[in-house]
Amino acid sequence: MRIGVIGAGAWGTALAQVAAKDDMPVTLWAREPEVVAAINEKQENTAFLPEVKLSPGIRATGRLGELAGMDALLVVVPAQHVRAVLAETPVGTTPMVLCAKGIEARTHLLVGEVAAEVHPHAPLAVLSGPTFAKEVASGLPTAVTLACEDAALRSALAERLASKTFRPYGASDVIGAEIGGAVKNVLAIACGVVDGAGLGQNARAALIARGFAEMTRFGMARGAQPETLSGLSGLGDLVLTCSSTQSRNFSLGVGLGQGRPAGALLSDRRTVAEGAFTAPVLRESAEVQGIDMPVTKAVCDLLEGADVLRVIDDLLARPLKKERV
Ligand SMILES: NC(=O)c1ccc[n+]([C@@H]2O[C@H](COP(=O)([O-])OP(=O)(O)OC[C@H]3O[C@@H](n4cnc5c(N)ncnc54)[C@H](O)[C@@H]3O)[C@@H](O)[C@H]2O)c1
Ligand SMILES: O=P(O)(O)OC[C@H](O)CO
Repeated sequence: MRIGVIGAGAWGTALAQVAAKDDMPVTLWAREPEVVAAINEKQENTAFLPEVKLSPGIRATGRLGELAGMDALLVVVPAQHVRAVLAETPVGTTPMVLCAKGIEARTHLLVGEVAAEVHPHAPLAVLSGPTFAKEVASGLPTAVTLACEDAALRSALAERLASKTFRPYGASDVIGAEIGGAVKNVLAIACGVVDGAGLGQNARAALIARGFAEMTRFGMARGAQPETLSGLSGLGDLVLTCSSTQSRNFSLGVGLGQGRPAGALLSDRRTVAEGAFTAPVLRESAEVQGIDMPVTKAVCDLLEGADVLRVIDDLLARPLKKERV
């Protein structure tokens, strides 16, 4: 199975490394000419995944046209750019594996729904889970959800990507796998705020549990299966991203919790913190459907410049309620 990877940020590069096991050939599209040059000349993505020696099987290109004729395409550009990049990519009926985590602004569509609009004849799968790119690219053990309605395609993709240290678990619930990855980024920002504001470990654990309830409410309303949400792509990734400054979303939250303005924190970075883009869309989407998402709303308030202590006070001052999803 010839694999093409669309997007050479940290995660696209790490997935190219996974697909290039045993030095199998992989074509990796990068937007930046300097990234193409660094990968082809130094076997390193110095901009987005420094200090990882890449497999000689990986060849970078700046031309999307070179992805024509692949057997599967991994789509790893940030969620807000998926539509534009896919519109320029020769896909046809080639299966696409969606690996970005987010919801498109304006349309409220998940990445898979965007991909289906742009290339309606391509079969779709979703790869998601607790996966810091650097650990994956360095060969540390990792497990992911690989969701696809077509069982034969799911097995073929899992076999192609699996290795001693990369273990895909199959699922058919594509929507559930996507929602877990998108929502956990927003909740990771909230957990970073708890850390940055010095609110303690009890508060962080409470936020993970109540955040998971929020993810479950939203996911069930969109047709996700509860077991997907409590699996690797939901709870698994939530726990990872809510616990480590390796997470860009968590780090953004730490800055917000320290009272630093969102604009400055976001303009300082070349890498993507998807939760900052997903949060307002998630809030809108939840409001339209009448789903209570107080943590998501609090993250939106902070991103819009609200005072951190006031936002925390407001969250804690809500009426007491039953513990349920
Ligand atoms: N980094 C991780 O550990 C990790 C793990 C799992 C999933 N993801 C997800 O993968 C997706 C990609 O994240 P990443 O970490 O690889 O990116 P990154 O933060 O390392 O790099 C930013 C990427 O955005 C691209 N970009 C910037 N502007 C663009 C534009 N206008 N059009 C197209 N592309 C543009 C850059 O070329 C670069 O590839 C995100 O949805 C992220 O949530 C990341
Ligand atoms: O660095 P983050 O917050 O984008 O998280 C990266 C991955 O999604 C972790 O699974």
